[in-house]
Amino acid sequence: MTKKVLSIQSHVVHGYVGNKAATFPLQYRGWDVDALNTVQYSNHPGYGHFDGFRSRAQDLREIIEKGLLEGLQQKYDALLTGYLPDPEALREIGDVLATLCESDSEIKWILDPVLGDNGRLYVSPDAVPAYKEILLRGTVYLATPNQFEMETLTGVQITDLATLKLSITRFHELYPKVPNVLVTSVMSSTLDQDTMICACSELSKPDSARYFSVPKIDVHFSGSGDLCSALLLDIFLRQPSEALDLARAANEVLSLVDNILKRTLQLHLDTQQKALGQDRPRKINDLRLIESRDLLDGSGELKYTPMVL
Ligand SMILES: Nc1ncnc2c1ncn2[C@@H]1O[C@H](COP(=O)(O)OP(=O)(O)O)[C@@H](O)[C@H]1O
Ligand SMILES: Cc1ncc(COP(=O)(O)O)c(C=O)c1O
Repeated sequence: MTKKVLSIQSHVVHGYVGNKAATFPLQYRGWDVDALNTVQYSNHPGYGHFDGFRSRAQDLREIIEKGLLEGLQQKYDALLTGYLPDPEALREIGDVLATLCESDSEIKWILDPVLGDNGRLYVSPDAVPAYKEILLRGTVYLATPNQFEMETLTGVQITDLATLKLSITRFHELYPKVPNVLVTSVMSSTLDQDTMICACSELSKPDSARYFSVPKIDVHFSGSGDLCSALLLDIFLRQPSEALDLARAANEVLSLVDNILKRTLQLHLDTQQKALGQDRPRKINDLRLIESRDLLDGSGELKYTPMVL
């Protein structure tokens, strides 16, 4: 049976963030994806200019409740939520999805609590309590905060491996109904400047936290977080329920993302830079997902050695 996911994220007409970063990889790997768009922008804001609009909370709610659930009687194996900039929409959608998960415990909700990055919020501060309430309700299966989001949700400033470990302990204490967490792209002046740390932990297995040191590519990519959560959904939920291993899934995802980022950089250098004689880029606006499709076949490669602290 083809598995079905409802993915609620941003849509960009041009480029690959949000649902545009998640849908193709999930479809390519065999998922039937229903994509609901929280915004529709020409491109992501990292370009410096964009046009478009946010979806209204009421419309999003009606599409899910009346259209998909009541009207079409859709059944989902998984839910994936990302950028939801309107706190009212976040609360409304949070409530609808939590109620859905409460009515069917088989549904796995993967939540990326998109709040900000690099020490600053890029959504309304009201989104913070809204995410905390969602995490407390007990319907999220896996959360994928980045460093700033983990700090915001736990109140622990992450400056080194010890405080990263503390933030994971605090996360499990504060949100004891969230079984799994993956923290992405931790960086600090006290850590090795050439790597990003990612960490994962399963609540039910004390001491299951594993830390991965991912070599940093000296370029900023947009959409890598969205790609990461989509691939984790596929790879983690594919594991047999009696042998779940989040660390293995995280390792496979980070390895695959690394391959795609490297392909993206290479293609960028081959085309833009050589043709235009530009310097090495500081940022690459769009992942080359289509040109990376062969990588998405997925060999189960595990590049990183998990660390235990
Ligand atoms: N410049 C980079 N170099 C190497 N890996 C990267 C880079 N940017 C992102 N990644 C990989 O993608 C993952 C998700 O990235 P990130 O964009 O930081 O997440 P988020 O969007 O949630 O902030 C990181 O944990 C890392 O594995
Ligand atoms: C509207 C929107 N959605 C999603 C993303 C992707 O975020 P990330 O690069 O953290 O994966 C961005 C990033 O620019 C964005 O502007």
